[in-house]
Amino acid sequence: MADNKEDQKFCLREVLDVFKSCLTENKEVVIDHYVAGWRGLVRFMNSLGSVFSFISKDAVTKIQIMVNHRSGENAKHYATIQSMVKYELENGLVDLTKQGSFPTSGCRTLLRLHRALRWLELFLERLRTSTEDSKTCVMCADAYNESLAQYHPWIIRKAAGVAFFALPGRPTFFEVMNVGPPEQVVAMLGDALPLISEVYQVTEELYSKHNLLDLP
Ligand SMILES: CCCCCCCC/C=C\CCCCCCCC(=O)N[C@@H](COP(=O)(O)O)[C@H](O)/C=C/CCCCCCCCCCCCC
Repeated sequence: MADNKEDQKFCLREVLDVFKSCLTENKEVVIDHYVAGWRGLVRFMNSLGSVFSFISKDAVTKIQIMVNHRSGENAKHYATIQSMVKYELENGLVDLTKQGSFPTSGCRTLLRLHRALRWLELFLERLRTSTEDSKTCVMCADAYNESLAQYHPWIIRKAAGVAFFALPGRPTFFEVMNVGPPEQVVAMLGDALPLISEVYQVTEELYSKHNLLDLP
């Protein structure tokens, strides 16, 4: 039988493990793994219902842009975030101050996913420390307001807020993660979070060093 990823049962541990494998020994971030991590998360989000499809569409578009870079004629320059930044900056392939010739630059596209990774980190930390009666929609909204929201216009913030209300409660959410009983979910999040944070920090420092944190 064909190996169809869409038919496989989602397991959050496997997805977070992909993020854990993003960093090389030299602390470079491997784009293939980074993108694979996002793909897994989008699959999880899709399983939560069609109210999230406007979010997953945008994430898929950005994932696809990175996949295209990785399969184009300059693929080797897109092996890690570090090599991508060097290549695009040295060759003037990034719109630095206003949108123009390079709407699909790797630097710009990855920055959007990078900001979303901060949301993920904050959300997972809230889930990890939550109690049985904590509300996923509140945790998600708080994490969003502390991170991604500042980059989104009013209309997107409103739509995101509506979508968060459709999140299932904590018990169902933990079930869909398919990791095991709540104690195991908490332990797994405790293992995964420091590595996700490290990927975020390494990227943040790299973008900051090159003044890329506000790319239009
Ligand atoms: C147990 C925890 C598992 C959590 C699983 C979460 C799964 C999340 C999967 C994907 C997250 C979405 C990533 C969204 C990337 C957004 C990038 C972005 O900011 N795009 C905007 C700017 O792009 P440009 O216009 O500059 O090209 C774009 O305008 C955004 C449009 C869509 C709305 C984005 C709302 C983001 C909300 C993030 C929370 C997701 C909640 C999912 C809940 C499970």
